[in-house]
Amino acid sequence: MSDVSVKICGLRRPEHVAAAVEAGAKYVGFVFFPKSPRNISIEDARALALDVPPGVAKVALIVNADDAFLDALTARVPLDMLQLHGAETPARVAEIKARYGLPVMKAVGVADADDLPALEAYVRVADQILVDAKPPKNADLPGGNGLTFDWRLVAGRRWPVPWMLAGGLTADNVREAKALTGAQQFDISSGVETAPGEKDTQLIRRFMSAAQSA
Ligand SMILES: O=C(O)c1ccccc1NCC(=O)[C@H](O)[C@H](O)COP(=O)(O)O
Repeated sequence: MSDVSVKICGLRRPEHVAAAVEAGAKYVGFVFFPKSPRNISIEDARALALDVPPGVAKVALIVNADDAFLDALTARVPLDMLQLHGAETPARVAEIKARYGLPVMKAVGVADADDLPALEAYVRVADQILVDAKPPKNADLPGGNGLTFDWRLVAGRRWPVPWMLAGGLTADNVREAKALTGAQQFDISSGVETAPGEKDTQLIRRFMSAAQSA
């Protein structure tokens, strides 16, 4: 039995949710960001979420969302976690956690050592941290860019809350990522796609197998 947990993010079709669940993903992610090729409507996410079995966490990825959107989202989609992937402050993270009563995972972008202190404020308020590659300055998306960062920056790091490694992971590099960082949780989106927003069942299975044997 593997000690690794995987989140497959940016799912939009039932066959890809099923492939992720069948292959052993512990988290499935739905992206609510209109500019993203992975964007999904609240009603489509509801339909997918209703078919996810217990034991697999349904995660909504949101970017600087306001309460009106979050009220609508949480009223319709049965969620297990909110992933905050924008410029939410620690105070906003705490506010969202209190208002919706759901565990919150805060994504923090890392490009160099100067980005690491920001993590410390978030581990005090979030339930989990997603350590992701920082997007390039002119990127359209704050995440899901298929870019890695220098994993040595977080080698052997421990925080008081569980953390997930993200950014440019693939079936071919997850073993090295685990060996270098000691991460036990991995989040992937582009690496299981054939084109932006187009998930692929075989790539999902291949990544799950590589992560579980890493
Ligand atoms: O995936 C998106 O389109 C997206 C849009 C807005 C904010 C975040 C987004 N994605 C984040 C992720 O899917 C992952 O958590 C992470 O960034 C890793 O993505 P990838 O490098 O593509 O594996």
